[in-house]
Amino acid sequence: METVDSAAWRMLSQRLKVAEPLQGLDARWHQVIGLAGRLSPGRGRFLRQADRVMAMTRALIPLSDAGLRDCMAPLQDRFRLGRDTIDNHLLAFAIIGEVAARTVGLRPYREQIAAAISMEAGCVAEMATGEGKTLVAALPAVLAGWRGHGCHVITANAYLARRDAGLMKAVYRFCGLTVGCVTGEMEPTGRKQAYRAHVTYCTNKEAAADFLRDRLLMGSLQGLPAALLSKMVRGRGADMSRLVQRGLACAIVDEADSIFVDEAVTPLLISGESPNQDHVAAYRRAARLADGLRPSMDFRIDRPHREIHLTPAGKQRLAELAHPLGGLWAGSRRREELVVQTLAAREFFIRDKQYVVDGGKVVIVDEFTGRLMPDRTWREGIHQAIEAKEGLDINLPKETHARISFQRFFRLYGKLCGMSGTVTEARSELWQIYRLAVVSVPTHRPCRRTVMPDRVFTTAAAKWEAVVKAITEVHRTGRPVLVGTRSIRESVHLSGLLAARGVAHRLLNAVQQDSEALIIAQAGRRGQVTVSTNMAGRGTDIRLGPGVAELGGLHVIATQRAEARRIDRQLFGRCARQGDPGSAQAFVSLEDDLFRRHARLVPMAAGKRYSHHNKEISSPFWRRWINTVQSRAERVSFRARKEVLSADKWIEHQLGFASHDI
Ligand SMILES: Nc1ncnc2c1ncn2[C@@H]1O[C@H](COP(=O)(O)OP(=O)(O)OP(=O)(O)O)[C@@H](O)[C@H]1O
Repeated sequence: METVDSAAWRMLSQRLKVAEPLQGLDARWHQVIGLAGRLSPGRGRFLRQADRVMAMTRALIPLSDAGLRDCMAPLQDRFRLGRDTIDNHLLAFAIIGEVAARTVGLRPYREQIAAAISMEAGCVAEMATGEGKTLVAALPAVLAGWRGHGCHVITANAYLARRDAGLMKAVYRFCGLTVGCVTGEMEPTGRKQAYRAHVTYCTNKEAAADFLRDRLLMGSLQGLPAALLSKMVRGRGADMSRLVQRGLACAIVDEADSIFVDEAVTPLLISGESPNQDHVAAYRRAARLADGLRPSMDFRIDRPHREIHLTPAGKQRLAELAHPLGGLWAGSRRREELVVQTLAAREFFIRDKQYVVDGGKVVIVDEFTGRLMPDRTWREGIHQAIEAKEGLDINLPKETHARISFQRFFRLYGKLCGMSGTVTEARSELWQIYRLAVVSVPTHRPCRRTVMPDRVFTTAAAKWEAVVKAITEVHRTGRPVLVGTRSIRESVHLSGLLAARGVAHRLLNAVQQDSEALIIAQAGRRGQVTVSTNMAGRGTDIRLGPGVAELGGLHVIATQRAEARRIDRQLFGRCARQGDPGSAQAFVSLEDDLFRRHARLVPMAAGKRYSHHNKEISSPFWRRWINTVQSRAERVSFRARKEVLSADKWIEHQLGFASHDI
């Protein structure tokens, strides 16, 4: 194992070789090339190589464990010395596949091997949900482990990091490697130990936060020349020993679309308490001032961009209301900022949707996973504005000490690859931002999922009525039903409707996380009805109970269309896994969030016209319109992500001039 010092030097040197996103004509040219080749380097080659691996595996089956280890030893040396070739990769995959069959009872399929080869080549493998990505990640991770520079397997949440590290531990151990897992509650010594393992499972947030904390520790020594000079002149080795990471050599990203795309909009910040008590009174005062403003006349709400704009009349009125207060309220900029935050907290942040109130505190709910995130706070005063809205004690706003966007963080890795069930729609973005090509890997068995056409309703009430009816009908046949809702509030609403009809069901939302594993384990049993927020959307393996496949398998109902097609596909992917039968359908109403935020005027007017008739309007026209609105929502989010990247570059550039005390 290498010393932390040498690792720290590698980390420093990596900072110097961040791939900058291309600009101007270069960027356009790359876009054209990428799109022309469908951004996909042909899966045929990887499948043919996988066939060679399968043939080699057959020759390994008769070997004893000791014989298998003997085959491994010379290969490990080649990887350690950096002399590995493509033939070595193929043989290594054959050996690791055999190890997996012996240790965890899973013999990789040809398609899993093809995905692993493509990832070793630096691509993102698109494998349908349930095709066994946990095992696939371990194959290139072993190769990276043998190289000895560390490998981070990035998972969507801490539960999956722990689960996957535990599942694959025996494979790594047989291959002579150690495995670590970093989770939120760990102390620096535990983290350091986990990062020193050959392969480390962690979430993107933990990896990026540890990187930022290390960067803060390094203080002024962030440039390689400065660090080397300082080491020679002052011997700053002691500081370096407190770093927890040992460089960003290789990352294998599971659920790549979620991590590279959905989460990329939120920059990661390291912050500390700000000492200014005046803030608390200011947020309360801003809430009172906001009460005096009239919607439309004094402020406009831009829902697609989640922005509040004060009108000239609103600014004037606010100035009049604030006039007697003096102090910070005398300055127009700060005054308007605080009131706009308060209004945004009221309009866009809804209790039991974006947050819950737990033990007198505002706790954020992750929109993509539906999980509670007690350690996170919204910034720019939004968290305090929500606390004021809820009448809770106001916590002091934090001061930002360091910041990085996930887009920039992942581009720091020496080698990056990933996998996902739903990444086709994000192909072009992955190419533009990360230079990652997507390879679509076929399913091992033919997919037997029936996706039925969306059912469209004028009002939310009509939609819920139809959802309950559909659940009851499928439930009567004995098939299990999984219903996905967008928020805790909706899940509770549907649960109430089902209870009123006497339909027994289980409820899975962020409020009762403890029983999650149990509820999911039972969701595929005969006659089971499970109502869930997005928590059931990713990484959950719902196995069918006895006799369920004969009835038609799991039926999934989505109660809204998400703001990206990928997220809908993730939920539908809970059924018909690994060749099982299953079906899925979405129920949509014109009053859904997606349309309120992203529909243009004409269809909304049509929605209004219909809205007093509680009825179903399913037709090809409305289905096409839904797709158009969803595409628009995807474009808005993509623009937001590009803005985060530019903001990040701007900050990096500006701080470059004063980088001594970041
Ligand atoms: N080679 C294999 N042979 C037999 N079973 C396998 C194999 N690979 C994976 N499985 C099984 O397939 C199921 C799904 O695996 P896993 O959860 O890794 O899939 P996934 O692709 O990550 O799913 P998701 O996209 O939902 O996260 C698990 O029960 C796993 O044990």
